[in-house]
Amino acid sequence: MPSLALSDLKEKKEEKMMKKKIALETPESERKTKKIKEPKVREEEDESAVKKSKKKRKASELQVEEEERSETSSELVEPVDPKEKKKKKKKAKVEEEGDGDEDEGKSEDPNAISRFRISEALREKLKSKGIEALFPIQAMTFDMILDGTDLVGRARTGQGKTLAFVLPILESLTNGPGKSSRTSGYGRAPSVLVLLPTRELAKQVFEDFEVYGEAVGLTSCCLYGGAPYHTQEMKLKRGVDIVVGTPGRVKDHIERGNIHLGSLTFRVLDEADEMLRMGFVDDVELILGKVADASKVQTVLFSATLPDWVKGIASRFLKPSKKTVDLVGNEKMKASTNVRHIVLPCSKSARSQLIPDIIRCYSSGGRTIIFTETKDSASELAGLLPGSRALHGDIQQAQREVTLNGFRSGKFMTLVATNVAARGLDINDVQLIIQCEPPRDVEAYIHRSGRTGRAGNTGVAVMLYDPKRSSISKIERESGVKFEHISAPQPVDIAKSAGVEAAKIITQVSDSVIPAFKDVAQELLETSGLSAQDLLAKALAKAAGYSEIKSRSLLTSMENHVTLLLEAGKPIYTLSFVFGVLKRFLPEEKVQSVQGLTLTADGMGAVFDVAEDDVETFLTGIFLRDYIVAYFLLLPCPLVHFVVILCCAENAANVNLEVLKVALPPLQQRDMSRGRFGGGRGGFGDRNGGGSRFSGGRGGGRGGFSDRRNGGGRGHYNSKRW
Ligand SMILES: Nc1ncnc2c1ncn2[C@@H]1O[C@H](COP(=O)(O)OP(=O)(O)OP(=O)(O)O)[C@@H](O)[C@H]1O
Repeated sequence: MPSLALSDLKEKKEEKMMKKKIALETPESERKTKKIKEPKVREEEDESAVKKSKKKRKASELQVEEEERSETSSELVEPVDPKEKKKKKKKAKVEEEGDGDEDEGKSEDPNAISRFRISEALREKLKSKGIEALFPIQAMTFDMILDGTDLVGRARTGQGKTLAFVLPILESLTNGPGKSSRTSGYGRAPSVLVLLPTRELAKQVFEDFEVYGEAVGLTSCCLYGGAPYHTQEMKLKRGVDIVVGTPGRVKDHIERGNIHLGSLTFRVLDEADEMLRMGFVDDVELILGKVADASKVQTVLFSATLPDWVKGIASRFLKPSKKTVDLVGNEKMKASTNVRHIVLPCSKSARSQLIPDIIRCYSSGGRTIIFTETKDSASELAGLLPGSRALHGDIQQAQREVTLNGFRSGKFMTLVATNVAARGLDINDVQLIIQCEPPRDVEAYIHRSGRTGRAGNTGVAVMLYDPKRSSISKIERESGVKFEHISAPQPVDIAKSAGVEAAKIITQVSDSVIPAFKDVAQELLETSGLSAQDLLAKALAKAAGYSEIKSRSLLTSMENHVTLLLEAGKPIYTLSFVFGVLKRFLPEEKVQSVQGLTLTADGMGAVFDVAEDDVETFLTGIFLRDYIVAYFLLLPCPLVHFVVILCCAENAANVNLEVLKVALPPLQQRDMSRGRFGGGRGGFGDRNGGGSRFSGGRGGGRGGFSDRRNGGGRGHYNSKRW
């Protein structure tokens, strides 16, 4: 669990620069057999890459078949008919050869855009955006959607689900089955309705429809709350082909009579689970129910997470003949496989000091999104982190847009957001995600961490947790992520790297400054009592912005705190036992001051933080207190005195206290769902009942650690939170 050395970070950064987008998602099962550790470099379109690509597609098809087997309802999934596919490929190849503008390597890519029924205009647009081949979810669903099938699509975050519906819908309306039912002319009613859970996401998807729709002569508009009605009304009045929006505002326009959905050809529910979780189910049902004849409308639903309850609801909106393409399926790992998933212990009070160092170590100079649980904490944290801005539901829509545009364009590099930014947002060069505490459901973890590592790029997701209060085991279990445990980056390591940078800067300073500073330098050397090297070190520190270096504990990441490990020479079952031991040796106020007391996973010890100034008191107290008490009380009786010394020595021998400097041992996890510690040995009950710190709170059962926020099943949109 080491904190990352900064030289490693540099190498990693350079390595990262070398990596390009991979063309295809690699299913976990395949990676295991092929031992592919790094994402594939896209340019590598040599023969072996083509073979890999074919294999990948096959693996994806297999997953669809697997899904089919596991379905019990009519929600059947049909694998792509290989013969049919071959025919189409052949046809595409002929067309492509006719074009003569493809090089040989690209023409062999089974997912090359030329192999799909994508019109020239769209192809050109895709190429201008650097898209030469479809991603697996796009390749697997393209024909189904174009040919009129209702579809549920699922792929991990950042795998291109948006274009998976944008492209076939545009093709259908211009060259496919949707063309005949499309209305035209001034004031035409929309043919496509796309619903999304958040305003920012609606705008983003709208922009894709606008860019690609323009290439084939289709117009779009975006309906979302917080923006003036008038502009949206004008657009609807003129007539549009595609409407993208959030359920609330779309419903408002329906009620105002601005929009008629009777002649829809397509309905899309993007991030469907979130929309329904947010409590929009009635609005969604009302909106979807506005079509004149549901049997003539094609409905598609996409998300990276599809909890079972969503699948149930989906069958109300989609035809019984619908198909499901699930590229996650039964795979254990549900979150992005391009992301390094890290957890780091940190108390709430240490967050704002720790986060800048995490950014320095893990952002590779790119953008960072920090997620908080509430709007207040997003604003508060943004206020504490220089160069960051907040984004949440209490901020005026116009300001939300300014903030997001500023972040996208690189005006500032750190965004502190609530879950409004968790879903779907696709922002270039987001290298790092920091979650200030474990989110309340696994879906939130998957989507938040998925804001990085998109389209084949890699990224890092760091989740902070307070070992005393929060649990990561539920998220680990449900997401399939095997978290990498690290300790907080140590200020001294960060200072060393800053020193290297400062040294570089100093060597670049012109020699012309030397005469002006030489005399003072000489005087300093003679009077300071320090060597030239030490003096220069101080000067470098100052140049790097340091006047002191604080220590940081491994357990709670608090500055000027140190982590201690206590072992009693026998298994420790409860925190109260540890407090009991400490109370025997130390004054009450010192015992009260310990932070983050947590048992180790092997059950043989406990770790806790104490103020740096108290370390000596703790280390010596273990032996001295009993001895001193005995000395004064029992002075008149030398024999008893001798026996007590022996006892003290025995205590000191059994209770061992040591300072942890490098790494934490594995710790027992608080399992919120079970209301107790769990861990290496199957979990030990904690009789302290969840009091925030030891304060005589023994005696069990003060509600344990059950997570009240999780208590309400699925939960609903809570405007107070984000
Ligand atoms: N075929 C492709 N080739 C290269 N890049 C692509 C391709 N398809 C999509 N992309 C890019 O991949 C990125 C992620 O796409 P998108 O936002 O649709 O992902 P997603 O699967 O919807 O993710 P999320 O689940 O987080 O919403 C976008 O920047 C998009 O432009």
